[in-house]
Amino acid sequence: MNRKEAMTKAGVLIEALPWLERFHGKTVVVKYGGNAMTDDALRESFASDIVFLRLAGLRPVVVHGGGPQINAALDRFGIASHFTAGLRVTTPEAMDVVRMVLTGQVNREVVGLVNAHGPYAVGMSGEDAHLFTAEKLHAIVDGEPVDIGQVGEIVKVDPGAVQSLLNDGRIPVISSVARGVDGQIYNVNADTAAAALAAALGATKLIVLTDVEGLYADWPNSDEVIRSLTAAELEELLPGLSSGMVPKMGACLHAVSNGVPQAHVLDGRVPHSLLLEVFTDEGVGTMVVPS
Ligand SMILES: Nc1ncnc2c1ncn2[C@@H]1O[C@H](COP(=O)(O)OP(=O)(O)O)[C@@H](O)[C@H]1O
Ligand SMILES: CC(=O)N[C@@H](CCC(=O)OP(=O)(O)O)C(=O)O
Repeated sequence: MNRKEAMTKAGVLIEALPWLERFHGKTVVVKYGGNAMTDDALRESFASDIVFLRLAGLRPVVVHGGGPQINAALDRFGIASHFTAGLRVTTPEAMDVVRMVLTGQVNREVVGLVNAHGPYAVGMSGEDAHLFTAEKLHAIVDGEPVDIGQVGEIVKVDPGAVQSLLNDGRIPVISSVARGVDGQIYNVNADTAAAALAAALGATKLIVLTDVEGLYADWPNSDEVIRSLTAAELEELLPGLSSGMVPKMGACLHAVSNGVPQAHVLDGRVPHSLLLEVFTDEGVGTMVVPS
């Protein structure tokens, strides 16, 4: 290595020191979106970033989605996919597929990728140990409630099992299926589930990985990304947002309004964006902070 290269590398390493100091022992909830997990190399770099966070002394928790994977499975069963206000219209037969894909397929894949590095990941469904308790949620369209089937709103989080795993040095990997008090199971948007868990755990950060650079100021007309905004500013923008950004930004708002100091939306298509966000001075993507 020549002197210039050495200085650059040393600069990167030492820039991480204040962030290592600040986040040591802190819990970070990472939402891994289905759209950010379609490429093999990216899936592996995501898993190594999560293990990096753990070995750097943080307590990462993964909540994963799997929307595109559910769409593909429904398609194979000849069931059409419909979304209302960014949420899947979930019939009882679609719910069986959602549970099978999220808990039986995607969860196992994420656990396997992390565990290629060592005995860290333990997979859970939100149904396990009363982690997520949900009630039926109606979507709101033009101010009116619309029935979207077995879609749930989390009304209670019991993070005990997740805390036990963290205290044991494990990396909990969680699917967003919830148990209802009425004996049903519910399909919960994974961004919403991650935010509820971040608040319940008293997490230091919620990080949402997706397939865009962050929140675009004027989507789809411009690719200018909003770097940082307060909860109050986000509350004003929320009614004008569309598709998947509705639950995503709603989740960030919920997190920062319930004790999480920072929520971030990052581009999961950029390798190691998670490390850049946590360990560099500039950060990346969109950051939401309390007002
Ligand atoms: N203002 C906006 N800024 C960025 N993306 C937006 C915006 N409004 C809508 N979108 C759409 O939301 C999508 C992200 O949501 P979603 O597909 O649910 O992602 P994920 O699977 O990662 O949860 C983007 O790919 C984009 O098409
Ligand atoms: C109610 C609802 O919409 N649930 C989502 C759960 C998965 C998810 O959120 O996946 P992404 O993060 O990949 O979008 C769904 O059925 O697609």
